[in-house]
Amino acid sequence: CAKKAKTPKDSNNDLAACRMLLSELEAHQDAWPFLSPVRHKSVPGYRKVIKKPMDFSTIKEKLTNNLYLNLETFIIDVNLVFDNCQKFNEDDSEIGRAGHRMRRFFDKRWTELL
Ligand SMILES: Cn1cc(C(=O)NCCN2CCCC2)ccc1=O
Repeated sequence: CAKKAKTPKDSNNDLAACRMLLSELEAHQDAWPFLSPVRHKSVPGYRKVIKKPMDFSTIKEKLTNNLYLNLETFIIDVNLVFDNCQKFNEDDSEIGRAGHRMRRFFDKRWTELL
């Protein structure tokens, strides 16, 4: 089908949707490992293994500084948080399980937006 033209209004709606989604992620009980950047000084190996660190506070900063063009670029960064988590943590670990639960929650919420 023909692509719907993106109007400035659409991108404003995208921005509001990103802010809504992010605040829901931050409020989730399993968000605690992802709220701020991983302190690589206290997490051995993190800086070597994870090439592109990302966390919810960094995403919030980028949102505030208008660095997300649209919902898609925002979703890419959110998925980076969860992909990093899966790469560094065992599935059967506190943080690993929190990551899977948060990803499931996020996937459900943004698809409800479509
Ligand atoms: C996403 N992720 C997070 C950590 C971590 O240790 N986060 C700090 C958690 N603390 C709990 C109370 C204050 C902060 C380690 C590896 C990892 O992949």
